[in-house]
Amino acid sequence: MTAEPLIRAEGLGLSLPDRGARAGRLGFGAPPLLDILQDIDLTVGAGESVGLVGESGSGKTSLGRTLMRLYRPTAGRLTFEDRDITGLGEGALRPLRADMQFIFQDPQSSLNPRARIGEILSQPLHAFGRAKGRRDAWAQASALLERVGLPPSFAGRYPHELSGGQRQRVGIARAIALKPRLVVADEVVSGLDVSSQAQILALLNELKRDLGLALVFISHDLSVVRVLCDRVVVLRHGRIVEEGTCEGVFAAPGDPYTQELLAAIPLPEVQPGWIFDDARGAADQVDGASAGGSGGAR
Ligand SMILES: Nc1ncnc2c1ncn2[C@@H]1O[C@H](COP(=O)(O)OP(=O)(O)OP(=O)(O)O)[C@@H](O)[C@H]1O
Repeated sequence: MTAEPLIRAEGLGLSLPDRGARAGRLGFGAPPLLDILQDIDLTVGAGESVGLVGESGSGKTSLGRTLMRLYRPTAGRLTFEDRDITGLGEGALRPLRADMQFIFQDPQSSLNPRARIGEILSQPLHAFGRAKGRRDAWAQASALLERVGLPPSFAGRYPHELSGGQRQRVGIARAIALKPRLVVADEVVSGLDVSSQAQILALLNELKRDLGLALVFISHDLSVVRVLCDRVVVLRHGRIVEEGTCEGVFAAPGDPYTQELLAAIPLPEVQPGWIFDDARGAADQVDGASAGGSGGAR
């Protein structure tokens, strides 16, 4: 890693109450704790993209949420730009929240169905004092829509009026509204068809490059990580079993578990070349948007 460290986890651990034990418990007392993450050492540099991979239940989402301090670590240390944020309370974290954004797998459930897209995008701008009134927020929302390859007129629409790929673009627009330094994207292309997947990956790649974002990209799909990320971190049972550049790990996986994961990759549906497409141009063609741009999905 050559970039300035943006977020750094050292010996990070997370234990959470066992949900199953809590549900089935008859007696009193606290439910037993489960070790979800253990001994995580991970640094993500400014502008760097790191893929978190591993099978279901390996701890990818928990690690993403802990890096964003949506969970408080129960062991180790977490620093953001050299500031220790391990134990900060919500009040102290609030100014940092603008710098760290999460993109969810399912934009359908993360976008308020009763709000117009313009209102959804205006909300964080108002909450963080980044808009001079409603008109300015709406103008910024329209610009954000264009930035992610959607027509500004979509500001007046409701989430259910958009396709899955278009909703995910709105999720991305909301995540970049506050010009964050770090974005954690959790399985953001999982529910999409292959051409929408390729376009969303191309858009993320373009935003990463243009905005200098650090990206933590969570995916169970190694072929997707391979096209988007600089580095890959392999999780198993809440521990890192392998880490390295995508090039190095994919060419010569050192850990037997990584070898197994790689052997299980189907023939790639997302081609590495797709990432170099003009993301907005590609959006015009498949999402039915008409925001301008001249590229095309292959
Ligand atoms: N809030 C919670 N309370 C208790 N246990 C949890 C909680 N969240 C996750 N877990 C457990 O932690 C482990 C890791 O879950 P996590 O969702 O982080 O894995 P994942 O790799 O993201 O899985 P998937 O790919 O299925 O989303 C699982 O065993 C899960 O049941």
